[in-house]
Amino acid sequence: MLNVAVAGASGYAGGEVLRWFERHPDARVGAVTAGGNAGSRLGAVHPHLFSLADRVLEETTVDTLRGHDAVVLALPHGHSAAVAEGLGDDVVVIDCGADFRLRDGSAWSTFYDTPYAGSWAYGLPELPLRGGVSGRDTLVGEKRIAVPGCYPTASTLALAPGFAAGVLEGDDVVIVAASGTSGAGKALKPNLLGAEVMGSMSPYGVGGVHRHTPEIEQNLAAAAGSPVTVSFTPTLAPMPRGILATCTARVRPGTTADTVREAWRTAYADEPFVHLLEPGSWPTTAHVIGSNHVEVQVVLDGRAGRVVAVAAVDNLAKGTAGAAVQCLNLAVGLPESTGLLGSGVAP
Ligand SMILES: NC(=O)C1=CN([C@@H]2O[C@H](COP(=O)(O)OP(=O)(O)OC[C@H]3O[C@@H](n4cnc5c(N)ncnc54)[C@H](OP(=O)(O)O)[C@@H]3O)[C@@H](O)[C@H]2O)C=CC1
Ligand SMILES: CC(=O)N[C@@H](CCC(=O)OP(=O)(O)O)C(=O)O
Repeated sequence: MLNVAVAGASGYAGGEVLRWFERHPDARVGAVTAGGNAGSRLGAVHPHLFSLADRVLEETTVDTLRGHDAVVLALPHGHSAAVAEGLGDDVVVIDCGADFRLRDGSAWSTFYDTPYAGSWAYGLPELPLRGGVSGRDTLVGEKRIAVPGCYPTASTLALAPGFAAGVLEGDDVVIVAASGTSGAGKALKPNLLGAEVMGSMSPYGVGGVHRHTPEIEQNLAAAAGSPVTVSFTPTLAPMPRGILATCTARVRPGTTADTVREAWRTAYADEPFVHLLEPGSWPTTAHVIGSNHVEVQVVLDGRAGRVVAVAAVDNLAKGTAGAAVQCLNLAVGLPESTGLLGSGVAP
C-alpha cells in the first residue's frame, strides 16, 4: 500500500487528486496540505469527498510532507522546487504545476514570471514518438514527474500521431481550444464570476502569449523529431470542466485520408485512455467529464491540404489529476490504469 500526501489539497486539482485516490486500491491518503485553508476540515472545502471529510488540512511544509512514499504537488507555479528539494530522492514526487515541464529555460523565462527550476520527466504516457516508442518509456521507475498542462494534453494527443508518422508539416499548426472555468483554479477572478461566464464564450491569451504554447511545441517537436511552431488560442467556455481542442496542420504532399487514419489508429490502438472515434463521430466534452479518458478524431481536409484533429479531455482528470495518478502508477510499477478505468458521468 502506497502512503501518499497531497499538497494543495484544498484547490481544484488537489481535490481531484484526492477523488482519484479515494478509489485507488493501492494507495492510502496521508497528509493533506493547503495554504490559507490550513486548519480547516477537508469536508468544509471539498464537500463531495465524503470518505475524507474529517481530515484536517495541514500547512504545506516539507516536514508535513516528509515520510510518504509519494507526494503529489498541486500548488501554484513557483512553489514546487523548494518542496521537492526537501523530500528524499527515494520519494516519488508528481508535480501538477508547470514548474518542471519545459526543457528550454529560455522558453520558460519568456512565458513565466518565476525563475526556471529545471525539467523533470514529462508525464504524458501516450505521447507517440518517432520510431514506435511512447512517452511512457520515460516514466517507468521515475522519481520526479511533471504532469502536463490541460491544454497541452488535449492539443498534443490530437496532433502528435501525425507528427510521429511524418505526415504533418511543422510550420503551420493552428490550435483553438475551449476550456471550462475550473482550469483557472479556485481563487476568485473578475472575468470568471458567474455572470461573466454564463451563456458566453471569449478568447484570452491571444497572439501567441499563452504559457502553454511552448509546452505544446515541445511535445509536438518530440513527436516529429524536428521543431514545430504553433499558433495557440485558448477560449473560456461556460462549463465547469472540460477542454475541446480543435487543431489543424498542413499535410505533407501525397498524404491521403487513409494514411492519416492509419497514423492515428496505430498510435492509439493499445491505449486504455485515448479513444480514436469511429469516422463521423466527434469528441464531446460531456463524454469524458469525470473520467481519465480522451476522445480523439481526425479527418483530412483535402481542399485545404490540412488535417483537422479534435480532442476532448476533462481538464481536472486526464488534464491534471488522473494523469498524476497514471504517472504515479507507472513510477512505482503498478499497472498504469490502476484506479483509473471508470467511465465518465454523462449526461
Ligand atoms: N485547474 C486545472 O484544470 C489545472 C491545474 N493545474 C495546476 O495545478 C496547480 C493547482 O491548480 P488549481 O488546483 O487549479 O489551483 P487552486 O487555486 O484551485 O488551488 C491552489 C492550491 O494551492 C494552495 N496554495 C496557494 N498558495 C499557496 C502557498 N503560498 N503555499 C502553499 N499552498 C498554497 C491553495 O491553498 P488555499 O486555497 O488553502 O490557500 C490550494 O490548495 C497549479 O500549478 C495549476 O497550474 C494543472 C492542470 C490543470
Ligand atoms: C481556463 C484557464 O484559465 N485555464 C488555465 C490553464 C490551466 C492549466 O493547465 O494550468 P497550468 O499550466 O497552470 O498547470 C489558463 O489558461 O491559465
